[in-house]
Amino acid sequence: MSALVTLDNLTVSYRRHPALHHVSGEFAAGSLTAVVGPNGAGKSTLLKSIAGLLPAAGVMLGLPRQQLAYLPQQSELDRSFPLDVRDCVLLGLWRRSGAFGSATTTMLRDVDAALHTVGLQGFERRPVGTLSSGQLQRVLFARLLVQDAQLILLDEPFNAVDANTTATLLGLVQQWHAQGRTVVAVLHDDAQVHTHFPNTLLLARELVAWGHTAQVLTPANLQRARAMAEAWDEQAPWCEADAPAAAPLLQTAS
Ligand SMILES: Nc1ncnc2c1ncn2[C@@H]1O[C@H](COP(=O)(O)OP(=O)(O)OP(=O)(O)O)[C@@H](O)[C@H]1O
Repeated sequence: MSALVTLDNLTVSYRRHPALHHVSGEFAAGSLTAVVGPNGAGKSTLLKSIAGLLPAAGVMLGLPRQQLAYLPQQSELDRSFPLDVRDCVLLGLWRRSGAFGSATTTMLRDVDAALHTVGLQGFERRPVGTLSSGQLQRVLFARLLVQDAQLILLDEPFNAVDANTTATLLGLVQQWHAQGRTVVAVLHDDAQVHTHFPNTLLLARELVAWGHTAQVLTPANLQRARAMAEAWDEQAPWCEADAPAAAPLLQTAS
């Protein structure tokens, strides 16, 4: 299968300390991959780099960026924004409506169909700030549904979500995979990864293993990832690959 996303010696640093260090490999078109690793392993940094939110020179996309959808961790979302559920899902249609375009009847029908799919019919006019975590995650998946992207990046999509909602959302992930879309999800539940994700990328700032899930999530690899994470030293020398300081908080190098 051809590569949809290629990582070529990807190094991303904050204050010159690498959060990702010399990571190389490929996400094949149509693949379904879990990204796992200890806290602070660089998983969110990897997704943000692929999404183009960090200036990462080592990421090559085999599709236009408009074909990419990114779901951040809920903790990164501003829920106080005055938006109702229907308008929140409508944002997923910006490619069809344009930044300031108005919604057509067809678009509103698609939005309501997506809300029905995630079990939230009747919630159209609810302010998003009043939703539970699980309900908000269903709304955000409805937005992904209407966005209709070929590459879908999910950062801890089932965090703080109950078993029932997780099953519904996992069903959508399986559906996207069956449709030939490429899905990459940061997850912490190894059993869930074993059951639902054919491929896994195990990170501990550096790449520990990447391939078929059963061959990646071995006790030896997991132990190695833990040891690498524990060995991390905030005072370690700067990575020689880092670019000279250009911005105070965030730099990247390949
Ligand atoms: N904006 C930032 N400024 C400085 N350091 C950062 C920033 N974002 C992340 N880091 C650091 O980069 C490292 C990797 O963070 P990242 O969030 O990518 O890890 P993660 O694997 O997603 O962690 P978790 O499982 O806890 O969500 C951590 O040491 C973190 O403290």
